[in-house]
Amino acid sequence: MTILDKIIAYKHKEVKAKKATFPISVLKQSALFLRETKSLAEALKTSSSGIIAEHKRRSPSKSVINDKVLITDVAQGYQNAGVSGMSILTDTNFFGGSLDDLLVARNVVEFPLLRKEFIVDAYQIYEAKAYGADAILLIAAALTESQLKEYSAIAKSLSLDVLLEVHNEEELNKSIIPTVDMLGVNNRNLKTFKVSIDISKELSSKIPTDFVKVSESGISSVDTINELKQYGFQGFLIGENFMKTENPGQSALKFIKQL
Ligand SMILES: O=P(O)(O)OC[C@@H](O)[C@@H](O)c1c[nH]c2ccccc12
Repeated sequence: MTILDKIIAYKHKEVKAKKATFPISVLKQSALFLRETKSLAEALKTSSSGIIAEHKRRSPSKSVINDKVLITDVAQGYQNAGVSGMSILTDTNFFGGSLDDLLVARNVVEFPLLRKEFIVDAYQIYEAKAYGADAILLIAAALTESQLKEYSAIAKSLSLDVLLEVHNEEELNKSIIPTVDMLGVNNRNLKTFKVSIDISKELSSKIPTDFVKVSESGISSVDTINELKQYGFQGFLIGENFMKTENPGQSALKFIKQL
């Protein structure tokens, strides 16, 4: 069993329990459910930095990254740094995050927030909206083509943008879906944790131009970003490089100043 299989199996259980306590009808009563969202895809197309900075306390590949910083400080720091959007890990069991992190960040910043989660059920998309997200992540390795179509359509019906993550050509082929806004190439193999920016370069020419291209994971230098821009990437998802420092916002600011 790969770590991805383990996470997915756990998520099914988690969602089942949550559905019993907070059905979708309850989620829809959240004031945030009516909130007008901000498009992450538009922000990437128009803003200069293109950086989607992530809040990630720990991960299965690195264990603890940072368990000292406060989500409010990180979110405000990223805002001050001029990021285009922020990704917030809401998984607790494997990444040490929570939906509360999303909610708290929503209260302090205005820019687009991506709910970073292993979505295995439409329920989690309603949850994303109820907790203040502007965009959701779908992972091609974890879902069938029909699920990708169904979930991205639900997200669009709730005015949430969709970032669909792929890691190889086979996954990309089932991901060319009109209700998807951004195609993300994960440079990290979720099964082996191996990271290589070459995956982004290889897949870039195969991504149709109507999608915003995002390169995810393992990015730690401005040179890499400049290189990826030549391959048509407009979004760059960076977690660890900022989160492993004492002051992620300050680190993002320094980084973005060099772009
Ligand atoms: O910390 P990094 O190497 O900069 O990576 C950030 C982000 O891309 C990574 O956390 C990520 C990409 N896809 C995911 C799917 C689930 C959980 C996490 C991820």
